[in-house]
Amino acid sequence: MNALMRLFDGALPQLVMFDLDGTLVDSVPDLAAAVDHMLALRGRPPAGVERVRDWVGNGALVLVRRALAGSLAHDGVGEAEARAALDDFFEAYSGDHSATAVYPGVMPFLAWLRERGVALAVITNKPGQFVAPILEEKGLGDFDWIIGGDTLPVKKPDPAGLLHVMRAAGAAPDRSLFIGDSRNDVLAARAAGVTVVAVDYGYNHGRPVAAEGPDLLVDSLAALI
Ligand SMILES: O=C(O)COP(=O)(O)O
Ligand SMILES: [Mg+2]
Repeated sequence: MNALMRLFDGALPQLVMFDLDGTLVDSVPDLAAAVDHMLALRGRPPAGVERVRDWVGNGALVLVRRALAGSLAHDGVGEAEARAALDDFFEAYSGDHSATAVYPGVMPFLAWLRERGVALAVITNKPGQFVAPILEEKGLGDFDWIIGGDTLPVKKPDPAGLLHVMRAAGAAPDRSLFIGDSRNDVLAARAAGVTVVAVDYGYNHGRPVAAEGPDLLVDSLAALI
């Protein structure tokens, strides 16, 4: 029996829901390029990949606010300034996802689940307009549900996206799995009452995701099968 089925008493889950950034794809190089473009338009120095990595995970507006503040804390950034910066960020980010890479282990894991008829969803805080194009460009295949950061009125750590998909799939919490890379993913899964696996290679604001208490931590999705 593999690690995935061990989480479900030897059975297959009915529904597997995935985070996107830091879990399925390493998107930070393109996100950082768009952030740095937005900063350059304001005569500001680049933030760079390492800092942007720690700022991803709460959606694009918070990412841009953190970049303007130069820190995780962004209370001092004004609303109008942030909205204008978000427009510039969106324009830069829409054009190019060429540096975004699928993590090793993702393709075989998705293929394995699809062969067995497991329902699949992506639930990300990334704005919805970018999600389907990136899934398609990177050859990640069809997902039964895609929830972006602006699809519903709330985003992760709120469990609404997970609950919405579970209802649509007719999947009970004890037959559903969420896989993510950050605190928001673990919190959303816990609030939805579903098992949560964390990947240790993603983004968690500079902290090890193991500290967030997932049910299982893996270094590749291939380790689950
Ligand atoms: O855009 C973000 O904040 C990242 O989103 P995700 O990790 O929920 O995919
Ligand atoms: Mg993530």
